[in-house]
Amino acid sequence: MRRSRRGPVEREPGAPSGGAAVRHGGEVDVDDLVIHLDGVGVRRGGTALLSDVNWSVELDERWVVLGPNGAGKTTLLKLASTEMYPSAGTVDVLGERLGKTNVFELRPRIGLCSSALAGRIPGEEVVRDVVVSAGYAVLGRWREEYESLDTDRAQELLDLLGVGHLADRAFGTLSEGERKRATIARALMTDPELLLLDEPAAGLDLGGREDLVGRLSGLAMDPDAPASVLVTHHVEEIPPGFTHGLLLREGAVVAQGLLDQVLTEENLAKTFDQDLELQRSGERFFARRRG
Ligand SMILES: Nc1ncnc2c1ncn2[C@@H]1O[C@H](COP(=O)(O)OP(=O)(O)OP(=O)(O)O)[C@@H](O)[C@H]1O
Repeated sequence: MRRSRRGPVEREPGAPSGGAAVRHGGEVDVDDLVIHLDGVGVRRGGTALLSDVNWSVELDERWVVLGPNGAGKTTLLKLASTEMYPSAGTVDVLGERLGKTNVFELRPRIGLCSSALAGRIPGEEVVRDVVVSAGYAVLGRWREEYESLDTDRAQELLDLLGVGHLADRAFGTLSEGERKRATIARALMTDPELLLLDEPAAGLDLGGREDLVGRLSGLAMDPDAPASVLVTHHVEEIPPGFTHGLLLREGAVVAQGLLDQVLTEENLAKTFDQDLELQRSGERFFARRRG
């Protein structure tokens, strides 16, 4: 995988990668952040979907966004993928401010994998074309011939996700898990600087989930992989190698920062409104209701 287009950011000496300040001569440089939300609120019809969210993602970070149904996770991803504008505050993505930039130029730099996007892919579309067409910012095949460089790259990504043998199949004939992996390959096709994964393991059986978690872990540990944000309801779905966590509840941030510090029983209880027991085995997390 190619290295991100931007170089490494400079941290203050000794400072952990906490998702907060990137400093150049003492100043926070928003341009060096992959995502930067400042005082962000989103309102729809009198309802607050997000309230006063402050959040920064740096180049080398892999974030998990965790929260119950309706917490605002997808809304957060819609801001990061430039599909939605904030009602309050500012959103900067890849150094560009939403509302002041051409999002159509920004979107090819962002890889998005979501069930909403997968649902728009025509069932008859050949899997390899589903992936390769991302390079042309279209969902279906629109040219008779793609460049062999592009089809080779698409095959390479399908292989990476373990579905290379399905490249010639129609997308509609794939299982849920196979579709997930093919759409992640599509999200990576443009060599994005930011990868957004909305519930990639939802609907997968145990084996499919474990396989996907392993592949996402490989991606997370690849220093050349893009900054990533993965949305999930389940701590079991956090791939090893993810570095940071943002816990959301009712549109507000419960906690955020380094995963090891954020993922605590106390924070999970606040997030899910349950008395939860959290266990860790190696780099994997498991949670269940206490008692
Ligand atoms: N256009 C809208 N008008 C009013 N409410 C909305 C609108 N869009 C979303 N909501 C509400 O905002 C809240 C947050 O939605 P969002 O999809 O971001 O949550 P989520 O954390 O992704 O949930 P889930 O885990 O169930 O996918 C939900 O309660 C949802 O019903």
